[in-house]
Amino acid sequence: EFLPSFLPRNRNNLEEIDDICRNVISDMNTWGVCVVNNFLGTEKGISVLDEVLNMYSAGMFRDGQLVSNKAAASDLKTIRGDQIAWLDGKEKNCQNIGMLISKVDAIIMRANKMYNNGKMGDYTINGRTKAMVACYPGYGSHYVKHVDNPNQDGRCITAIYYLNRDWDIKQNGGLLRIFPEGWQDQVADIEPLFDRILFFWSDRRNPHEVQPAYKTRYAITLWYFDAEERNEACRRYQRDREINSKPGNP
Ligand SMILES: Cn1c(O)c(C(=O)NCC(=O)O)c(=O)c2ccccc21
Ligand SMILES: [Mn+2]
Repeated sequence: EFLPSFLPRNRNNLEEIDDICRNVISDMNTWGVCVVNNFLGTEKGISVLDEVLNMYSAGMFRDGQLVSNKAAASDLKTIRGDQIAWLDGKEKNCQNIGMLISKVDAIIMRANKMYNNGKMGDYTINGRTKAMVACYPGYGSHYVKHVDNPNQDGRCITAIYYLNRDWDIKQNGGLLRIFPEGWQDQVADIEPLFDRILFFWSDRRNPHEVQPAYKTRYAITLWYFDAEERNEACRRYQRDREINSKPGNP
């Protein structure tokens, strides 16, 4: 069973970043999953949460993309229920979210350098998506078991920062259950606790689900790109567009 790594707080920034990097590298290479608690510290964590709550009350969240559009619209509402907003972190009233993003970037880019001269796992990370701020409104909203990147779209690492204070998993649900490939029937159960950050490989190695949440559940997700896989995905996408736009193709 991998243990959430706890880090003493009294370090200067760079030392702290290095410590977290060593944790991330060793856990990602051993388990493919890494949990770091007390990532920002309570005060900074609360400043990020406050910005997310302000965004929410400003109505900036949209219903999450639908996983499958086969079922009738009404059913889908029950399947997902998550609401999302995309941020680059430079928006006004989001400077603390921006600070969080910069710290995660610093760790990923430093881990990239520290490990095997510029390769994290077998990846060379050269970019990321915007930040996806997600809210599960409670009432049993959940996310069906899925793989973030099943078909080489370029995303190699998923980073999720949780914002839920006083979260009681028994009462509130919302557990993230990962079914890591090769762990036999073992699972990784991650509680979405305040100021906790989670990293895991985004591909088929880590199918995961969000179990029904019965209290509002917030998280901020970043996906990091592997340069090669991303470039190939963009080429493939461009090729498909050209093929599909040729005359004779509907
Ligand atoms: C809202 N939400 C998600 O919560 C997760 C996800 O895996 N979350 C894990 C978690 O919150 O612990 C997703 O992977 C996801 C992907 C596309 C759109 C929305 C999405
Ligand atoms: Mn996911």
